[in-house]
Amino acid sequence: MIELQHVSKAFNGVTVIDDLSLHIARGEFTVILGSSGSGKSTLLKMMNRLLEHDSGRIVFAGDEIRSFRPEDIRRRMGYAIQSVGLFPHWSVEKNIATVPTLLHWPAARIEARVTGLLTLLQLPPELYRKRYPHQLSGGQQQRVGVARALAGNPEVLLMDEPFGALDPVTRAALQTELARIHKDFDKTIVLVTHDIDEALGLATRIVLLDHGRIVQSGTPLEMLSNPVNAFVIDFFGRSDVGIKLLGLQSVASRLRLNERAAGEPVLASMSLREVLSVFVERRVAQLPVVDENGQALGVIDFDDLLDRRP
Ligand SMILES: Nc1ncnc2c1ncn2[C@@H]1O[C@H](COP(=O)(O)OP(=O)(O)OP(=O)(O)O)[C@@H](O)[C@H]1O
Repeated sequence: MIELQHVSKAFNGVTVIDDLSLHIARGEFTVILGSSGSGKSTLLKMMNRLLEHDSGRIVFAGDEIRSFRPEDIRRRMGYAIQSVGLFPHWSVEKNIATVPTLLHWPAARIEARVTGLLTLLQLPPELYRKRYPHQLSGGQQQRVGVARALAGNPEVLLMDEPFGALDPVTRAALQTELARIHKDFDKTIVLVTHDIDEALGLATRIVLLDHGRIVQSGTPLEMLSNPVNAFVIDFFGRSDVGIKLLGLQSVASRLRLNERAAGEPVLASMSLREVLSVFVERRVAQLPVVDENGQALGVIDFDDLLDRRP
């Protein structure tokens, strides 16, 4: 879907992206991780030509990105950023409608699209469509920013710290919504963050940058279980890597079928990290496991947390 071939970029003679090659496949949720100044935002902005690359090639859907007209890029790639960038004198409705309006959609289609997106992002349309950005909380503004990025039904969603500066509860809720949008609408998403847990929770693939180069790229599990060097180990945190690994696996993966245990059941969809907490809190060795409908499935045993299966 997006292919970067030997791409470099310098500002004032200082190289920020250094001979970087990367293939982003259709439908993938790629998270670009790295410390401050490693080049994450620059990399993202070159993908939609907010910044021009100095050398190398960036190919989108078969063509070099420079050959696209700006309005075509805006239609095909949604862009959401931490500072949201909503137009302050425009209503929520008009903000979300930015790209559909540029594309000359009929008014009825735009109205239906705004209603659909507000509903998707859990902002009741009748309450929010006529409001102005200053009448929204920070989290609501970020939701509107995500809605605006999605409005033109882009093939790709580029997001630069879209949930930064939010409280943990709102952040978790928006992450859940984004994961749902990725799954339900089969979007290709590229998200920049420096939040390791956000990356591990959302990514199908993580790209770890340092000084404008890719140090390692792989699934969250690969990054944690097969780090290529000490930088990767340190970046993900030496001390709690085991806990993070448990966070990537579900109770369902360790289920003992056809066994039964007493007590309050846990959900099969829970992560092993969450169930570890339940084990410690309740001081038990086994917990009954149920599905989303409360149907008994089996048990999970404390010892099974040490299972070496990935
Ligand atoms: N327009 C610009 N002019 C000059 N230097 C720039 C410009 N934009 C970015 N840089 C520099 O390029 C480097 C990479 O910046 P970039 O914003 O891509 O990093 P980042 O990994 O996204 O950082 P952060 O996590 O702090 O947002 C930094 O050293 C930054 O100062």
